[in-house]
Amino acid sequence: MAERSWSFSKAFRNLFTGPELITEETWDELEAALLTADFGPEVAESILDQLRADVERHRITEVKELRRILRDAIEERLAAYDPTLHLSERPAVILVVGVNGVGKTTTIGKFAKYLTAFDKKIIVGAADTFRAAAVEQLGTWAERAGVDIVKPQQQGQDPASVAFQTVQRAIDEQYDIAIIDTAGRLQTKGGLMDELGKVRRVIEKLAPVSEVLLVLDATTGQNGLAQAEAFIQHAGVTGLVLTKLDGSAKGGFVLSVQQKTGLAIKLVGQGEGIGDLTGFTPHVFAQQLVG
Ligand SMILES: Nc1nc2c(ncn2[C@@H]2O[C@H](COP(=O)(O)OP(=O)(O)OP(=O)(O)O)[C@@H](O)[C@H]2O)c(=O)[nH]1
Repeated sequence: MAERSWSFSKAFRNLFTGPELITEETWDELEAALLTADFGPEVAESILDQLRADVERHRITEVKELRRILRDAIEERLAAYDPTLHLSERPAVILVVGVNGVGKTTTIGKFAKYLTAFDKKIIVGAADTFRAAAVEQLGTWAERAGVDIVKPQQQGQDPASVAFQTVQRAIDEQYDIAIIDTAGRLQTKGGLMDELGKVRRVIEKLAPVSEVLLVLDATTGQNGLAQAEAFIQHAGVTGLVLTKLDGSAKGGFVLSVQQKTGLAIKLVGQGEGIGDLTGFTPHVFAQQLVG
């Protein structure tokens, strides 16, 4: 696989191409690199403590070995969260939430395409009804992915009614999965959370909600997480989607975001193309990260 811009091979180049034996300087460089990669101070410190103990216990002297145990330590931590998507209901209803511009609509397009490869019959619902452009954009993605869409009949239609119509049609026409796009911004946070609550209640008259996926932009790191706090507190989020990892040197955010929220990353976006979405596999990710 091509080297990613966030890979350790880049962020940690000095460390892994420097002297072969571990010195005090190695630890300083490792700490700086972990912080640069946005692991966050607590996670960075805890990884360093663990590695120092391992190095001592196993009498490790080579940087090469340190790299291996670093990779294992990161994989183990990433794997503490279950990335399985729960889509066994018929239809499985997925709500996609998050602030504007993080990549919600793009993610829905990619995700719909990804699911069609498993022979799933998919419908998407444009419940971000305040912006006509958002509805159009989802329409374009639905077309690209070759899936059906329910749009509002007029601009500003109640988002809950679009969500209801989407799920109703999914039931009537035996779709496997209904994915619903929601608004990222309203006048107030309270207003937005009330709206999401209503969308959810209305859907639940017809079918349970299988997943609420919160989309986060990896390039905004810890800052983006603060912006998404209200969703985590009030929207019943069941999993995270991290987008724009291709444009980010902050691969470490992946681990810190799981630890901070207690939520698993279930999907990862690594580009603007329709094929640039994958499930989250700790082993593969740790490998990409550390090299
Ligand atoms: N490089 C890169 N760009 C992405 C990725 N995902 C989304 N984008 C880009 O991010 C921008 C915003 O994406 P949208 O899908 O419109 O975001 P949104 O959250 O739906 O935004 P609103 O419709 O305004 O609520 C677009 O230019 C996308 O092409 C990704 O994984 N990598």
